[in-house]
Amino acid sequence: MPEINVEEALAGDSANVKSFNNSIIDVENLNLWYGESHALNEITLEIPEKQVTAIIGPSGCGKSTFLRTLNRMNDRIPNVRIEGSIVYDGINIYEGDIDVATLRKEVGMVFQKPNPFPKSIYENVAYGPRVHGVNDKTKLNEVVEESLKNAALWDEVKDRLDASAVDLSGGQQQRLCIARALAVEPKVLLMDEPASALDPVAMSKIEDLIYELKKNYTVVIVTHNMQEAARVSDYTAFFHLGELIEYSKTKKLFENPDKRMTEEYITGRFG
Ligand SMILES: Nc1ncnc2c1ncn2[C@@H]1O[C@H](COP(=O)(O)OP(=O)(O)OP(=O)(O)O)[C@@H](O)[C@H]1O
Repeated sequence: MPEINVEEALAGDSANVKSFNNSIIDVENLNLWYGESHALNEITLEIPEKQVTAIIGPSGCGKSTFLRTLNRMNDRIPNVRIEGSIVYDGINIYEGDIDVATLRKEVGMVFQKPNPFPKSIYENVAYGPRVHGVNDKTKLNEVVEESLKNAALWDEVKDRLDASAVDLSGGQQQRLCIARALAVEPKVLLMDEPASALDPVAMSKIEDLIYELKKNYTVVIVTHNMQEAARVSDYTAFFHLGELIEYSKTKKLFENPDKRMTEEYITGRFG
């Protein structure tokens, strides 16, 4: 296995990413341990605003762990220790008194398996705004309609908003979960393999949707599927064994990677 040198991986080519004028999240020297196990090692990268950034890498390399650090979802896991900084909107989210509920409102998350509440379609989307104090019925109706439209689901459900969310197809449930995340007006959407549990048609709808979402939102997506990363993302970060090996424009990373390890991974020689 070639030796990993992150400095080298990120140096030397203009298509490699060092910093953005428009970064919305700046991660610096991030380390994460589960007990004694060092799962993320000195990760430094910037996430550009209103772009899609894909995180790829073999199973267990830390993709989901990294994604969860961006809105402090790892807080819920016992024995996690984090060092380094993640600056969102000018504030280090690991320092001082951060209101985690507000952070997660702005940096929302969509999981691999659609997880709608066992409630109506309407209630699923209205839930978040209600929690954040929106009670006016007209306003809630507007938010529900707008969010379902933005998640490309409105036309399929507008005549049955009172129907149970769990009776929707898997792909519709996932778009409902995206609508639910959008309803609280996030700036960033974290997506952990959002299409991997879906059939190819539903997957393609989610991919089209991600492309639309970046007009208004920043998207960070974890995926096992390299074709998907190549189709939907502007930038791609390749992780291996908890290290960031290469971070570039997606086209560059897939067509002309700097690191041999990246090339071996994207050509299917390991992983
Ligand atoms: N809650 C946890 N407690 C202890 N170790 C964990 C926990 N979650 C993940 N790990 C370990 O951290 C490492 C990174 O896991 P993570 O799930 O982030 O990888 P991944 O790249 O997302 O993997 P996959 O593609 O299989 O989902 C792995 O070694 C994993 O076993």
